[in-house]
Amino acid sequence: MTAQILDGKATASEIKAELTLRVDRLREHGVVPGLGTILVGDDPGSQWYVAGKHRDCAEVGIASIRRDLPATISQAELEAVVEELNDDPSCTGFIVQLPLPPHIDTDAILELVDPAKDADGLHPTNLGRLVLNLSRPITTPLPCTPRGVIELIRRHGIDLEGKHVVVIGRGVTVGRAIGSLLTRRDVNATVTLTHTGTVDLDAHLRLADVIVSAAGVPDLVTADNVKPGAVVLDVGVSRVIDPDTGKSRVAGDVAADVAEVASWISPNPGGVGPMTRALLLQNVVESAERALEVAP
Ligand SMILES: Nc1nc(=O)c2c([nH]1)NC[C@@H]1CN(c3ccc(C(=O)N[C@@H](CCC(=O)O)C(=O)O)cc3)C=[N+]21
Repeated sequence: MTAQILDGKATASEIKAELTLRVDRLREHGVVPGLGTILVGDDPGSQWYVAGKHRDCAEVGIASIRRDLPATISQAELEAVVEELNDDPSCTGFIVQLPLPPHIDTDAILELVDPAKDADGLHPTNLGRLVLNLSRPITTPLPCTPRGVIELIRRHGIDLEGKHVVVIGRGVTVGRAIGSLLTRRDVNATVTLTHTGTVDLDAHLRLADVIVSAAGVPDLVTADNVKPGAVVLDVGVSRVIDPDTGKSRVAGDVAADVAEVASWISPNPGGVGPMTRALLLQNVVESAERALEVAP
């Protein structure tokens, strides 16, 4: 068996084409969605990610509001910039690019973001509402990577109903949030959340119909610990220096030999990453649509 590919690039393009039409409709109502980004310092990786998000915005017609700030900015000055975007009507969603410098209280900054403008979908209020919302329609921003994982699976015609999903990694952006989405009544999957404290990880993985690996450990998932026919998603964001090119590249959690036993596999890069970026745009568009619904 050679696994079929969960093509994140093509699926993200589909989503961006849909969003372009939704942005056009918003513009017809005089509303231009705007993504704000707050970038502190000059880390090249963060600059690259933020530039990519603004390229994505231009592709679908979302306006860009950039706040590139010095690494020496004080807590109070940064809080003032967050409040400025909270109050800026041209900004319908924004992110504070992580990580922030060590002298900044990150939690305090993230909690200051208006939950209605939380384009990451990771604000405590929005995560709390997600935990409490088992089956009602969702009216709050959703965490981009967990939603991207589910959209990628669904748009390839795979049904998650009753499937056993084993998640590796308990980080906020994926592991701690994805179970709340997968166990909603309209998804109805069963979830096991594994992590560095899990005893005999392989025994859990071998039971999985679907594996979502967000551990950041290169080649953690191999053909030996995957049930034949499983669906495997690689969300690992580790990077290594490629010995041949000397350049930094993604080193995914999933080893190449898994393609021989899995039924579907998401490549990395080219799988969940582009989906994360597309769902960020979707949060911005949905926030603008919700604001319009309540607008007089
Ligand atoms: N407030 C905040 N929100 C974020 O969403 C956020 C953040 N801070 N800080 C940094 C991480 C990183 N992140 C990625 C998104 C897409 C790709 C992505 O599209 N990667 C490409 C590969 C890119 C490459 O080749 O290096 C892919 O997977 O195909 C990667 C990483 C979002 N982040």
